[in-house]
Amino acid sequence: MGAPSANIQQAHPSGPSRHFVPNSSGDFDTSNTLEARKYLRTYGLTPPTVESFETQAERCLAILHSKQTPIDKYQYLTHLRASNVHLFYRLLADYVKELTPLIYTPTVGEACQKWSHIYTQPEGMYLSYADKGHLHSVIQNWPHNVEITVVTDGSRILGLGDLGINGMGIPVGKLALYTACAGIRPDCTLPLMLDLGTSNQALIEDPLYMGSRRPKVSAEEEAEFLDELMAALTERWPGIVIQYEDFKNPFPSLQRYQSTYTMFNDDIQGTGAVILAGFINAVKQSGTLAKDQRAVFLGAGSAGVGVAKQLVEFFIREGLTEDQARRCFWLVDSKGLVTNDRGDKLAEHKVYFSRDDNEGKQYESLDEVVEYVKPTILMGLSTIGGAFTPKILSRMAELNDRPVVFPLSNPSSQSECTFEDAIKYTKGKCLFASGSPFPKLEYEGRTLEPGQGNNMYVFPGIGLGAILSKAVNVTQGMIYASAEALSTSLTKEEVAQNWLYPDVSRIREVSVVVTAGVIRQAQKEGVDRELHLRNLNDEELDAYIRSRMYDPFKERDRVDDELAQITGQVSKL
Ligand SMILES: NC(=O)C1=CN([C@@H]2O[C@H](COP(=O)(O)OP(=O)(O)OC[C@H]3O[C@@H](n4cnc5c(N)ncnc54)[C@H](OP(=O)(O)O)[C@@H]3O)[C@@H](O)[C@H]2O)C=CC1
Ligand SMILES: CC(=O)C(=O)O
Ligand SMILES: [Mg+2]
Repeated sequence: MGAPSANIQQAHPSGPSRHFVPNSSGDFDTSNTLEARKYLRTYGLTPPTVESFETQAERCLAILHSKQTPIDKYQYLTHLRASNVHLFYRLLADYVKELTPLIYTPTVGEACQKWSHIYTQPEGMYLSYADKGHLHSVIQNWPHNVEITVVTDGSRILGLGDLGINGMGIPVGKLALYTACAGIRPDCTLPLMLDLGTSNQALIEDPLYMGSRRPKVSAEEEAEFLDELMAALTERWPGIVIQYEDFKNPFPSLQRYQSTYTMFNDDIQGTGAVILAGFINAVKQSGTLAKDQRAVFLGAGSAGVGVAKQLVEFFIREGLTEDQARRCFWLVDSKGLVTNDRGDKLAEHKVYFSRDDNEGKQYESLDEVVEYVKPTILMGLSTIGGAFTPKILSRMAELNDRPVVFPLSNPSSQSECTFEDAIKYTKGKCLFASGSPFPKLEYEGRTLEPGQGNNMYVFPGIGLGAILSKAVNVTQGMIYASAEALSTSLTKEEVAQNWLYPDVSRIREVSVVVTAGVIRQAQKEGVDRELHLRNLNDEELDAYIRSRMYDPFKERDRVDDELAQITGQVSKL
């Protein structure tokens, strides 16, 4: 089947109605004044009362709380975003800690598993392998200017495997966080799903599956498709920032595009940065030195290797040679400890960390590796829920005063251990962060708050920093700068409570700090094109970033302002 996109454009020259386009409209916001409604020609189309934000929030929360399951809540929030985008983001701003688990991990995982069964409305763009050769014209169908896109082929959605086009929930969720956390206008974001087939036979056989029922294209075919895609995206929207997400093997495209386009891979680089930030704070608290660390990683995929490489860079900055730094890591994959003489051909991304000092002995289970290495740090990026058993956690506490235990796999069902187990079996000693949120815990008269080591702390700031500085590339230096900025963003109170990450409720503030760090590094490396930002001192840069952030609470004023300009009144903005 060929791609008929060019013909579609000709058949419908006016494009879709603006009210039915994703992310487009706050026109039916019940907080709009009567004058604004008349101006927007929506007068009479909503109930007559002009509502305060508080009243709107009260109703939304009542509806939300009446929903029984997380997926019902997810669907309600999806509907809210589609019908009143600014209200959705106002609610998210005020209740970020409560709502993030519903629009992001863990609930988004279940939403992706059920996507083709619960689908109700368009929320992004789908590009199929059959569209190859026509991507440029299909992309013209997107009705808005785009500053940032999150793109996936659905082949490794969280720790849930290949979900094909059902993975669309991930770009949608990540971009909602771009707007909520970094204030990128919702209509400037593009969730992008590549429909390149799937290796998931159950999906192919599911009558409701909405993607192509074909096996996954080959790596070479995917690379050609991506070449065309990258050119088409940047031709339509020069300066667009492109975030790669949840690809099964993302290393080749990162290598191929990182110095030619403004792009980064969130699973390799974003995760590396966020864990580095938490790790910097964990090392401070444990009172140990970089040279004394022995890190066991369960999982040697994109996230595992991305995090380990980022920590190597930190260890080098702390005074180790590269070889000394590399040797602080023992990576474990589905076959056991990654070694040179294991007898299988190692994937290219594992070679850097492959051990040559195992004296011919192989270690298959995590228990064996822990006994062999006696680690100070245990990281989980394996997708294997419960892999950090009570025995392993207890052993970590025997070996260390303050063991670092980070079960980072998502969603919660795949987490290598719960916060409760980590605290219980290390007797409250561990420094903990998980990929998905866990509830706080009462332990021996103290309230313990788990850290959330999730790339959501950095990708919004990396993206906004790249957009505002008009960076030609997202450099490794900019990624490192995002980690350093995040590690310094904790308040005195958060530091005093031994937190590794700032409170999620402050994430918009934190994103300003991360954005500033990213922009300054872009300037240092000369990859920025918005040169006037170089003349701003730190305070001015901070104010500039804030002034460029979408604020859903000011959207009503925007309409009033447009109206005021027309009627010659004084601007409210
Ligand atoms: N907290 C956060 O911010 C982030 C969390 N993640 C999470 O990390 C997890 C991994 O993601 P990613 O690295 O991209 O996925 P990959 O598929 O690239 O890597 C998974 C790794 O886990 C290994 N693995 C699988 N089964 C086992 C097993 N039984 N024992 C030991 N190792 C095993 C795989 O081994 P093999 O190589 O042999 O197949 C592979 O090395 C996901 O759950 C994801 O949600 C990812 C990004 C960010
Ligand atoms: C958080 C994230 O990016 C992941 O789990 O893949
Ligand atoms: Mg991801």
